[in-house]
Amino acid sequence: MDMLLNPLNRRHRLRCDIPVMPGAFPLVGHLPAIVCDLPRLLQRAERTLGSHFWLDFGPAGHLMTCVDPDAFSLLKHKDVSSALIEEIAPELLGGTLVALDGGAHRQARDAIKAAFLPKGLTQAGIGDLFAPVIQARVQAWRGRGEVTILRETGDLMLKLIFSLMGIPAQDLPGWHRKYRQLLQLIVAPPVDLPGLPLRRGRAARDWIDAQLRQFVRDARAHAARTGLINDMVSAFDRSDGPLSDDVLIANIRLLLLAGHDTTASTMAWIVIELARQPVLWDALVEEAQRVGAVPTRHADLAQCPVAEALFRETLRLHPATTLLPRRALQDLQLGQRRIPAGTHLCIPLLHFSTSALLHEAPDQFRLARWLLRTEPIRPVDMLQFGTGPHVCIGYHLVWLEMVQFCIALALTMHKAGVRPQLLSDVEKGQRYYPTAHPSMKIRIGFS
Ligand code: HEM
Repeated sequence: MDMLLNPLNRRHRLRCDIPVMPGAFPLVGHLPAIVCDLPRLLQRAERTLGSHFWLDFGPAGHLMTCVDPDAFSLLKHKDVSSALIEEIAPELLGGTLVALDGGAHRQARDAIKAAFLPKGLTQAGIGDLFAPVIQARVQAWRGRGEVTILRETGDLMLKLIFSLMGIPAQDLPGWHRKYRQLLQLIVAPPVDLPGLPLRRGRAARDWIDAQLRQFVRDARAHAARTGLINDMVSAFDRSDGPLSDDVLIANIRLLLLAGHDTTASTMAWIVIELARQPVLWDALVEEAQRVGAVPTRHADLAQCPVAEALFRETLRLHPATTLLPRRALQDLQLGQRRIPAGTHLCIPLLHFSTSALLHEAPDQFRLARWLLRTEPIRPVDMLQFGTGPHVCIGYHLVWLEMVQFCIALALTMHKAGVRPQLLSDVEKGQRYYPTAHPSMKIRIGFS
């Protein structure tokens, strides 16, 4: 099937001397191809237009996209702003640190980040909290013999992120419902009428914020709530200068959002890769048997190099965050081009993650890339988490939960004498934006 581009839009145009990719539709621009076929769209644009081109993101307007690896370092550039993210998704991301710059960003981030570093995660006992939840879920998969994988990993990740927040188990169904309604804000048309996604999404956001506000009050009153919220509240309260509770609430909500779809997608891809490459499964089972139990502390992760390599290589080939929007605050030099101040930029992480300029045999799944390396992980090796001031806060948490998951899966299934089997066509139904994920329909058997 050819790409979802508008055959009536073939004219080659320039904006600020940079070519515009043909094929945009009215209102939605290139979004259909960005959502369904981003790798091919980027390749075609590079082949036909060169390293710099405009893509049309429909309601979010045109973003100048650069596939030259130099564009990655824009994420560290002092004259590049993240405020565009708030303009693209005001209802969901307004006031959160992902959309802040400079001092305001640093202050909000400093108040959160310690809880997500290995020490903070270990002190809060996050590994011990997660291990039984993950084990119970893979045990249930074993019992059922067959699962729709993305639905399952989505559910599991929601449970983990809620337990991280200290949300009591009996409240989970209500949260689940509100969270799904909140997600409608990502695609809601700007029409605020009863029953429509925007009205429902806003109501869900207000409900979630009210609950989070209560958690914050409880934490301040030293109520016996576990989870990271206590640590975050006390770090916020200790921070220099005024940080309002609204900022705190918006950022706790951000954690719910940022830590869910991305990890669910990565976990689903790990299972798919294990199912379609028996040698990977064999290597993982061997490691799981050697370690014998699901690790719970960061210090233990070094015992699981195969699981770690599996997580890194899966994310390299299937990065969950594919594109990052930014705005140039000053004129910038990018490769051979001068980019005027005010330009909206798109940094295509997906392209770099699978670029031959950065990786040998980039399309091949190779655990050896990670197992045989002697040097430490560099920013470019974890570019799927961004870089610079906004680099993902959840990196160590993801690493921990993915390794825990791999080991739990291998131990449980091997004990039962079964292995994952792919029951669907992986190539169909993949999505690349706003978060990338495999098809919702992919089924995995355990036999
Ligand atoms: C595989 C899983 C994940 C991937 C691929 C991922 C990717 C990213 C990327 C690319 C960014 C940079 C955004 C930018 O520069 O505009 C980011 C930021 C962020 N991530 Fe993650 N993420 C993942 C999981 C998580 C988890 C589990 C959490 C927390 C529970 C989390 C929390 C955040 C936060 C709070 C930010 C904003 C940081 C800031 O703006 O300073 N992420 N993530």
